[in-house]
Amino acid sequence: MGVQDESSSEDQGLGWGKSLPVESVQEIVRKDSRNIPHRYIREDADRPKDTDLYPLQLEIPIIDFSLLSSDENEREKLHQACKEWGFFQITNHGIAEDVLQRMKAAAAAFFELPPEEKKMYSMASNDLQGYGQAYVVSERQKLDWSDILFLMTLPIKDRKLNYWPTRVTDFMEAVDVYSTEINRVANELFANLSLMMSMGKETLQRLHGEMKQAIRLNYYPICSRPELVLGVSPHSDCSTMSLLLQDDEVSALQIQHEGHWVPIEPIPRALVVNVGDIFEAWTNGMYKSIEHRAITNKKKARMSIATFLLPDPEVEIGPLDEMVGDHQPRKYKKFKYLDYIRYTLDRKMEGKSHTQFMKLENE
Ligand SMILES: O=C(O)CCC(=O)C(=O)O
Ligand SMILES: [Fe+2]
Repeated sequence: MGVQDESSSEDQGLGWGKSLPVESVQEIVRKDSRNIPHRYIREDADRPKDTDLYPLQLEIPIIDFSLLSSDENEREKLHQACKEWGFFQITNHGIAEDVLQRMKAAAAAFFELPPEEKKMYSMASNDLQGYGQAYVVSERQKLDWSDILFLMTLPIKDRKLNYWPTRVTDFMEAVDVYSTEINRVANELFANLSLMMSMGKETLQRLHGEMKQAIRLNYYPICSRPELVLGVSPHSDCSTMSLLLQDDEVSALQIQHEGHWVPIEPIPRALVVNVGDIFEAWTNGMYKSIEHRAITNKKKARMSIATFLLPDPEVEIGPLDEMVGDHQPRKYKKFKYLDYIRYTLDRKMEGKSHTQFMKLENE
């Protein structure tokens, strides 16, 4: 681990955005498990309702990662999953069970720390990394029923170690090994998708410039009235691609599909992968980032671990030449990733409304 230069680590992330401080939901529940402050109670239309679920039981595609390098059909399935769903699960990704368990244990150990210790890692008023909440921009907006720890993990020079919980033995090693493995899996997915888009294997990876990786540990406490709140508001990810390690037992993640919410049932050890906004822009909308949300429940707290693959902030994003033609008019602008991330982080999450930034005026 390189010693960080204080001044440059101060600058990293500064200027990306910030979020207003809010009370920890875990603490609210610990003090009084029946208390649901007004700021968490959604307007009626936004509450999670069974009637908004897809009328049939649907399952997002499941990709056998181990077949991708040898099986054209599996690659085609991956391509179709990105086109039709924007979400899929991968099995046989080769990340050892021990690596997944270690990562989950490190996340759990962090949220189990006493409140005053967790507060040592609180987001600063001008930063996004650390313990707190994201996308809180006004005192009036509704809040998510969750606490998060957000950290830049790769490249190593982007880490702000003051937010890394040294109180949790093994935290850094667990995140290190897990992040390296996720990076391998993500690059393999990018390589296969590059091939499916008739481009050189390295193309999608190269388009990131110096690829960045961030991790978001989400902790959703139990809620005495889950029908009134949301664990995480509907949003799409402003990444190129995201990989999520979910709880093996608690079902909570839901995605938009054909105007309805489809629950994603956990498959033990599988990763849930989704297309991010930037991938949508690169492909001129052939792949779409999909709105998703998480609900809560009365019985069991849930954790999830999201990894975001991000381009270098200075990289220019826009539809790839291969994706634009006489029959495929350009739908997205050219923009600098930094401008997009700033725009996104300056507003509350509201479905895909922030993606308007990427679109050409007439779209
Ligand atoms: O907890 C989940 O299932 C979803 C988390 C998520 O969407 C995110 O962290 O961006
Ligand atoms: Fe997300």
